[in-house]
Amino acid sequence: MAKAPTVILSNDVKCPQLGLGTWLSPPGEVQKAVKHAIDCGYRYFDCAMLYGNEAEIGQGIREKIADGTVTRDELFIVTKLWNTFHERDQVVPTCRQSLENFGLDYVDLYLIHWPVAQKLSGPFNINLPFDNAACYNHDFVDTWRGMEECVDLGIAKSIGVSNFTNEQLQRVLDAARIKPVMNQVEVTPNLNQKSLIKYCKDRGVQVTAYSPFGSPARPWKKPGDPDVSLDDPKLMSIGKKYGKTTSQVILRYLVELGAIPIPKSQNPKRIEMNIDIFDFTLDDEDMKAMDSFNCNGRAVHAMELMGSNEYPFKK
Ligand SMILES: NC(=O)C1=CN([C@@H]2O[C@H](COP(=O)(O)OP(=O)(O)OC[C@H]3O[C@@H](n4cnc5c(N)ncnc54)[C@H](OP(=O)(O)O)[C@@H]3O)[C@@H](O)[C@H]2O)C=CC1
Ligand SMILES: O=C1CO[C@H](CO)[C@@H](O)[C@@H]1O
Repeated sequence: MAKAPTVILSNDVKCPQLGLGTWLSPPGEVQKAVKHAIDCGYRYFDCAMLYGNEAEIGQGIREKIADGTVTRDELFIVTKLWNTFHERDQVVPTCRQSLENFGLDYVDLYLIHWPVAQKLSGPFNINLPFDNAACYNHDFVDTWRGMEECVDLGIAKSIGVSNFTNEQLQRVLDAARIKPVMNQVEVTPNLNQKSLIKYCKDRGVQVTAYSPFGSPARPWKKPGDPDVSLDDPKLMSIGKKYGKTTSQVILRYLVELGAIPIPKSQNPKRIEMNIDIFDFTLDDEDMKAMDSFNCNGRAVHAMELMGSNEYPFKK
């Protein structure tokens, strides 16, 4: 299977146009998923300290480097700084901890996971990350100084943000010595983020589209949520026209919007299917049909962060 094409980020670094998500990819499965994905042409891996699986992902990556399938410089490994490590002097040690988990010397991109800082009031529980943690006021520009130190030290090739509004991103851009190259946000047909993508693009910031299928396995899913439906008749008829599945149509739509989708899968067939989207384009009529799904239907709310002044999804 062919590799995803690349885009050039504002710091001249090449970034693949599709990656593998790894949240909820469990121990015992994620290593196989990563290795299979590398065999299928994936080069971008989206990770986070929060997901609790960096060690196993790193093992899969190192095995594929050792067997000669890929070299380290062909890969684009992304991980994220969790909310409880926003103090400037915590950033470099936390990045180093992720590297130790992976067994790697550097990450290609290090992201501030949320614009909200939290303080632990008890032990950190990776499975219930918002437990024992309270939001507090902390300027993420201070956190950004620590992110810049990661680049200075060569432990992160590029730095960026996740779940930042345009205004929050602008505050970082205005203060930055080293500019953010990425904002990772939810982008789906139900939440197509056209204005955020344009705002970022105009400022040289690439958008990564998380939860491209609306995160169907999210633990907080409730009946009545505005879910993305892979069985939607409109989607199915577009898929039929191109000989593609509805999931492939969605991923292609996100690429056409200018975003980099990072679908999570631990299923070999779906891992293969999700990267097989670079041999077709959606015409104007189908792009319009895809646009018609947009309904501000967000899947990831992080309600636990609502009390913060920096909560990004205020109405
Ligand atoms: N920065 C942030 O705050 C966030 C980042 N993320 C990142 O984005 C990634 C993707 O988002 P995520 O929330 O996991 O959800 P996705 O929208 O990627 O959906 C993943 C789910 O869809 C299933 N699936 C995958 N491919 C297909 C397919 N072709 N057809 C049908 N079902 C499919 C998967 O099951 P199966 O594995 O069985 O195939 C899994 O249950 C995360 O894994 C994480 O890396 C996500 C949320 C927040
Ligand atoms: O990446 C993510 C996955 O899930 C978390 C919740 O447990 C989110 O907060 C986070 O943004």
